[in-house]
Amino acid sequence: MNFASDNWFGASQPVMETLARHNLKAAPAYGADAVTESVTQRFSDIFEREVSVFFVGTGSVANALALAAYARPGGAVFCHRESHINVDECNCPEFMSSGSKLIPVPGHGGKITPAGLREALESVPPNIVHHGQAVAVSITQATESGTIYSVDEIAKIKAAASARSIALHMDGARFANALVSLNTSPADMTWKSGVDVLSFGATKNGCWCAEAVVFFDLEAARGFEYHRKRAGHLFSKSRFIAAQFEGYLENDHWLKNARHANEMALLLAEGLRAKGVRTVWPVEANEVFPIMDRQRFTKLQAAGAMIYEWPLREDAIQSELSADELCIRMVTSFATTVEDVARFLDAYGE
Ligand SMILES: Cc1ncc(COP(=O)(O)O)c(C=O)c1O
Ligand SMILES: C[C@@H](O)[C@H](N)C(=O)O
Repeated sequence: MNFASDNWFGASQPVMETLARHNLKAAPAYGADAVTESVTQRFSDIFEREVSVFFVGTGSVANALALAAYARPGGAVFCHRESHINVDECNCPEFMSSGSKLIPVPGHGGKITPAGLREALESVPPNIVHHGQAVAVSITQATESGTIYSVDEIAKIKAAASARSIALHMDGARFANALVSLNTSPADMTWKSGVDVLSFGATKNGCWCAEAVVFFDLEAARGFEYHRKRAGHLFSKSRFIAAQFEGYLENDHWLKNARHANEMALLLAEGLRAKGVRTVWPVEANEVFPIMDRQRFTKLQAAGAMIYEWPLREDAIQSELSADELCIRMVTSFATTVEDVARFLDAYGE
């Protein structure tokens, strides 16, 4: 009953088999190998246009370096108040961009709105040196609340960003989960809706350690290899990140993994709802946030359920909870089974 995080699960079999296959022989280091070249082309195929791709080892670094590519003195980056870059990356984005300031934007369910972004942008008016300069806005897709932006919502945020000539970054640590949920194309969910740079995450969806910074804005990608090298994320055996992506992207394996994870999340949510358990936000990807009383939570943990309290920061929702209620975060993955869900629902009881 492991619902702690999709970070806890290993790599899926096709990824491991591809890694093993590429381990059999030597190859040029630092990304000069044939696998890196072929997988880079694969990314251009998937996004239906030329893209610049840079492999890195973690999602945090992918986010931080993507934003660093747009950094300028006094730079301001706008993001949801509960975004991973603002809450869970230990100032990595600020550090990697030599001091860009993250400006939190409120919004329900982990999502910012165009109006919220426009209001936040007023705090950094153009051409007033004292206030710095707006450089980018970052959205998470799927969000930290397990919700997703529609293609139209992404385009409207881009319109608000373009009014101030700032870039749009997408934290796609769970990109595949959002993609299959929207049933749209990678191109429509990114550059065709105005995304300039994407943190393409694969680690949580079946890879061991594989993240990519994907630039649609090819001008911003110029010189990015120096950002990556200075951050210590140019892997000597870069071919092993490429190999993971090769196995991940082959035969739509990545999409099958994400569909399964999302289906398990829906099965879990439906089972909980049948027991009268409400969830804080709609289940649109692979995360479920049920509300339960502390006694039940403690009983489930004692029964072996790997679940944790999720700090709610949306005042409106927090105020609805009774003194004994808490919000739990439950994450499913490609490795979650129907039996895992059934065992949890059985342990939950009536
Ligand atoms: C939404 C989101 N973005 C980025 C990250 C960062 O990934 P990493 O932990 O590999 O740095 C995570 C981690 O799970 C995440 O949940
Ligand atoms: C919680 C967060 O830091 C982590 N990235 C996860 O999704 O588990």
